[in-house]
Amino acid sequence: MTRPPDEWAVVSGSTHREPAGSGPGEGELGERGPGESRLGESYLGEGGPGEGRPVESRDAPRRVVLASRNDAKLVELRRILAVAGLAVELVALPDGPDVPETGATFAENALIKARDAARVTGLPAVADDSGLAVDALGGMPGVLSARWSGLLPGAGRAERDAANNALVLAQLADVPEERRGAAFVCAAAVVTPDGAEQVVHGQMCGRLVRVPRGDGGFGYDPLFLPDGQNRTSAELSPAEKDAISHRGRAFGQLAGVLRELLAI
Ligand SMILES: O=c1nc[nH]c2c1ncn2[C@H]1C[C@H](O)[C@@H](COP(=O)(O)OP(=O)(O)OP(=O)(O)O)O1
Ligand SMILES: [Mg+2]
Repeated sequence: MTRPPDEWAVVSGSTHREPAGSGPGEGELGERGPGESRLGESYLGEGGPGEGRPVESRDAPRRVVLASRNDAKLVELRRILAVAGLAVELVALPDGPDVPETGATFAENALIKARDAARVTGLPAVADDSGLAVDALGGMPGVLSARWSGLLPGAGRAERDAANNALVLAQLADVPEERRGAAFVCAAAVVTPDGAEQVVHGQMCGRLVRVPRGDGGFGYDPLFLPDGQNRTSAELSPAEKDAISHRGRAFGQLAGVLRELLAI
């Protein structure tokens, strides 16, 4: 069985704080110059990065940056955190170079993205690294899910999703029903500007259909039949998907972590 371990359904991260300056050095996680590191100024009040909590009115929701360039994730995560009743405003990442996802695991990549966003904006940052682990492919595409077809980010997101889906379907063409198991996996990371970090995981098990169905969601959703469902995750309503999805589970837990770390 190539699925991720069961404990990923529950909190599997640990919080630790690193002394200031012990994190990745400037440039290590991206090639921003000193001027560009102030990109986040518009997100802040009078305080700047390194000066602690941005100045906000006492009752305003805390601003948290989502370290993602995937608008579909931003939409899902705003929904999930709102349902969790968390008083945060999830803001999009300012324009800038993408940090390379060089990690061997979803957790490593989520931390890479969140650390970079916290450094650039001076805000607490959350990141989602997620993907599809297919049993018949030995757990791949896994962390390579976004670039499985080889199409690079220059191609549009819809085009990349379609090419990834076509490739996985072709690879599984001869794989019989009983070996079409797969799981969506999500690592959700939070990194605060003062260096606190935590990662939690969520997963959704299911199997892959032979013909894509549905136009909701994104990515591999039209191929994925969650366990216990007769509709693909692209055919579920947004609320139905959130209730069972890897992202819904991971960020449902991360909401509790955020409450503690941000004291909200
Ligand atoms: O709920 C999902 N439904 C369908 N497909 C999904 C889902 N969740 C992740 N996926 C797929 C899409 C992409 O091929 C890869 C994520 O890759 P991943 O690097 O985490 O995201 P991304 O590059 O789209 O955006 P970003 O890194 O800027 O957050 O897994
Ligand atoms: Mg990515």
